[in-house]
Amino acid sequence: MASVKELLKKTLYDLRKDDLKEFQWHLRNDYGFPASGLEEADVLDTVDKMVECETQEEAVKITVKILRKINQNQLAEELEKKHKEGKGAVDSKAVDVDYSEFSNTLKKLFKQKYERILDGNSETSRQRYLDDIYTDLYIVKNHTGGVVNEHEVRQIESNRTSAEDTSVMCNDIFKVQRDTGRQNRKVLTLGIAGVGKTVSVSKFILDWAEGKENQEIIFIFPLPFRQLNLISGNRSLMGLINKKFFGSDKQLSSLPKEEGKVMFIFDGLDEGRFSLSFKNSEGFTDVTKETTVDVIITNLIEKNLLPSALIWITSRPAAAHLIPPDYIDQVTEIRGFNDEQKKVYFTRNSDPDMSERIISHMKRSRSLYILCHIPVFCWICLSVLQPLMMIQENQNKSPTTLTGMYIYFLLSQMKQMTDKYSDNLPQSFEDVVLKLGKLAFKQLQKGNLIFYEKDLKECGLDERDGLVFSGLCTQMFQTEKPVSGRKVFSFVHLSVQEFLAALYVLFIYRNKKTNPFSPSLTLGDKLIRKFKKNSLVDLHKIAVENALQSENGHLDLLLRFLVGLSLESNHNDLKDLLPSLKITAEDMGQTVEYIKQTIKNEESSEKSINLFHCLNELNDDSLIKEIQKYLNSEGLSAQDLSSVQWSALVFVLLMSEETQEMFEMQKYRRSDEAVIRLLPVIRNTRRAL
Ligand SMILES: Nc1ncnc2c1ncn2[C@@H]1O[C@H](COP(=O)(O)OP(=O)(O)OP(=O)(O)O)[C@@H](O)[C@H]1O
Repeated sequence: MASVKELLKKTLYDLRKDDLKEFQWHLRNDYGFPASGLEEADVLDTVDKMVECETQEEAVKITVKILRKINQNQLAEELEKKHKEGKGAVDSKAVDVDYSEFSNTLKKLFKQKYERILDGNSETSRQRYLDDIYTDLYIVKNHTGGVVNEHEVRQIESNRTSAEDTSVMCNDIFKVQRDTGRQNRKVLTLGIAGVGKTVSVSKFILDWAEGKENQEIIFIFPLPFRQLNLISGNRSLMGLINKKFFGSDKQLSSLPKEEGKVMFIFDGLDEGRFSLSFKNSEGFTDVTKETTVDVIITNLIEKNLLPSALIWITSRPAAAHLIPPDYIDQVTEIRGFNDEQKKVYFTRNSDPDMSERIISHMKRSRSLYILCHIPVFCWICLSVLQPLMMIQENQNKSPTTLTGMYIYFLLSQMKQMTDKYSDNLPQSFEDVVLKLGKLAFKQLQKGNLIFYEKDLKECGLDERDGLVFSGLCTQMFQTEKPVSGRKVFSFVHLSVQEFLAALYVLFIYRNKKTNPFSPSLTLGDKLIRKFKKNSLVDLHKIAVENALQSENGHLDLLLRFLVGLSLESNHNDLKDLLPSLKITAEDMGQTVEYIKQTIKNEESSEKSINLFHCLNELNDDSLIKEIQKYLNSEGLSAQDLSSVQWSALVFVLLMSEETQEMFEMQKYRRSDEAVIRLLPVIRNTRRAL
């Protein structure tokens, strides 16, 4: 049970500086506390003073009253509730339970479990010591929360350090915060796919289990959504914990009620396949009573169940809205690696010379270098570039576009598979890749990132194929070990799903000359198609239209890969997968023209930026050159820029190194339009002049 002093301290830490001042003012004026002891008093001094002057019971009552007076009703209620609970425990003569044996058992279990991780995320990829590969990530405190209506990769490309970010170390998230003096109890950590959420959680747990950090916590219970999905039927919280973490011979019978002693970590909210209903929550408080998993989770988050627990939820940004912001004390965001951390990552995972060569290669293509913010992308680059660069004559073959990088990644997987299994293959690599491509495309259209066996079956992959494939082509596909018989599948990274989906679209086009984007054609459409086969440029047009129509940009990267794959130099590398795919220079010329024209007509610079990336994949920089020339001309700030020029300006600036340091806003235009248009740039500039 928390002491009264402890309770008061925790409560007052939740007050802002001004509120604390007002609180002290009421102590002096309404309750006659001596002014001398409260001048310049911080939270600890204030609590000491109160308990010195009043009985503990009275100190709580006074605090509750003043909190109500200054409109801190929720804090007042929480304090009252916790104080009552504490008293209840004493009244019922509850003896202090010694949890050390269970805590040590858990630490021992986690030391083994989290000491090594699957580097690169797949079931059969290499197990590495977490401490050997772990590189610090750039994590910031971020209050914005909410839904992010932008494609994840595009987001990282425009999501660089800004002057207002306050960074935080992963192990410090639940400690008293230096800037606010508050302690977070419920934290939501956001981050795009592959940015290191699960690795951060693992590192937090390992450091705790090894006795290095956060030792005031007695129990940490990691309950990833991916595993919670698989639990059917009713469970009690205690039942769930005992089943998952302790053997049947010795069961934990209660949990510590003291503030901050138990922590639940819910990793991967975006993967949750059940709905969390906060509005209709029933106020479920009994840790031994059985109910459904979603009720347990919502009531833990709402603080009905075990209100003293610390809660850490991680999620990709698109699912953040599933938890109402009122229930979260602090949102943090993992931004991935900053430039220094990228360097550390490559050096730790190769040698200094190789790391230098890889980084200088990546820097030649700004887009790729920026994407190295994402650790899993660093890992993909490393697995592609390291073997290539070891051989002198391959140096110039190293890919410089996103599509090129993923093609090499796919080819490296194929080589690994054939080397390993040679004649023992149940079906060809090409067959499996195309079936997976179908799965990737169908699920991407529905916005699904994890799949079950029935989803595999629909695409002609039976469960065995999936597992065999995950065993063969390890880094592409991962399976979660079954907890209750059901298996879950996902691609190692969302971008891999998007790449395979693009490959499938091109495959369907080559075989059937149809466009897989529009499943329900009208009769008229069908008749037209019968007499006129789609050309490649038609396919590209439809893909562009679909991507532009998407509100959250979920088809942007697919489009980028699709046009990239259509380039002759790229599809030549995939002859086995796409034989007799004939694409002429004329076809590609038409596509380039179409994209340029669309950029010219597109009002939104955010949307146009992806189209500029498409031109980049096609090695066409004519539009950019034209606009750069224009921007370099004198007297620019006096002239009106057209829509396309604004978009190009934003693209060029986003892609330029200097922009990160300083963006000379006045050089372009001092007008409202300029501010709106250049917002993505300004947002990412450390100093907007
Ligand atoms: N801090 C890190 N140091 C070194 N490698 C890392 C780090 N974080 C992530 N990685 C690499 O990236 C891979 C993916 O990371 P992780 O599984 O944590 O991503 P995630 O954010 O949980 O993604 P998702 O949303 O897809 O679950 C890891 O398997 C590892 O190879």
